[in-house]
Amino acid sequence: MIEIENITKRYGDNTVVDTVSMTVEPRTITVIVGTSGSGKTTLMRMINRLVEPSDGMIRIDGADNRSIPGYELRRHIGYAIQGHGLFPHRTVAENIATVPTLLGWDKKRIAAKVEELLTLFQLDPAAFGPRYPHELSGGQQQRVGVARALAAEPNILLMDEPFGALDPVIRAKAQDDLLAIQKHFGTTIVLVTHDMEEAFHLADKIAVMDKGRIVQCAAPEEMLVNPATDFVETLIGAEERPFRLLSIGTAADAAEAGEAQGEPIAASVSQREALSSLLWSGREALPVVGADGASLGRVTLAGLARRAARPQ
Ligand SMILES: Nc1ncnc2c1ncn2[C@@H]1O[C@H](COP(=O)(O)OP(=O)(O)OP(=O)(O)O)[C@@H](O)[C@H]1O
Repeated sequence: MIEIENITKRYGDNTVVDTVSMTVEPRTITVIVGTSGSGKTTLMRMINRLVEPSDGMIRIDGADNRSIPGYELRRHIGYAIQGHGLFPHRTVAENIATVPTLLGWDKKRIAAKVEELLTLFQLDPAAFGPRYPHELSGGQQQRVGVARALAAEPNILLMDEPFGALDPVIRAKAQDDLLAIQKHFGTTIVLVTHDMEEAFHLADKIAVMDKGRIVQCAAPEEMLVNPATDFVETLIGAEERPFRLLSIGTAADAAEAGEAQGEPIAASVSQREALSSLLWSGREALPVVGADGASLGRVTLAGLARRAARPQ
């Protein structure tokens, strides 16, 4: 758990993070959004003390983060940034092994971890482990960057625009990989993004920052229904609200009993994607199938329309 209490950062007369308080529950994803320069990165970097606060306190699993040496903190908190920050003269395997090596893990354990992570990120360890970063595509480098951040099995992972440089298709894949990995390891994630669609797709909670302050921190549904300020309403895009509601839930959640004809929809896709398939197929209903191909019923236009409507 991360408890942020009245944290403030000033540069001279400029207060860039202003008495922010927020709790990040274990095993959840909190996404920080807001205008450029609102203090998102500064707030996040105070968690692992890459930036020292001017005031306030941050507790990590109950311990004041100032009681832990900075280098120690950064070894135990994963950190992934846009452009991934890989070491160019180290192989992929050596990059991923960076923190475990610093922590003195034995060679066998490190090799097993590198192999596990590369496999998890769908990069063949034999083919990719010995390569150098410049021999990888941007999307592959980005996956290695996240793998490196996860190598020492951190409870906490901080991510600053990790998918910012990726094209939309690879980006969607990277987001789904992250959700799967977060479930697998139970990691607590704080992620900064400019992309509201990404925020709604990933977040258990969204924190909206404006001029150094958190103006609302809430579950995505709650924020859609009750935006705290006009700024929050503008940021989430009022005209997108029904679609954002649908992008939070999966087709499996919206499945109803009954049969339907047509190309089946995968249970794991968002209801927004299910709606798109329904509209494009021109049908009132389509079958839903699980990963094993078993039928889970059907999704209907009428059912999705009810889900997209303002909750009562
Ligand atoms: N080392 C520094 N010295 C002085 N001012 C700084 C420093 N680092 C950040 N700032 C200022 O603090 C403010 C907040 O910066 P920060 O990077 O946290 O914003 P952000 O919300 O992450 O922005 P963006 O979305 O553009 O990345 C900005 O006005 C920035 O210029």
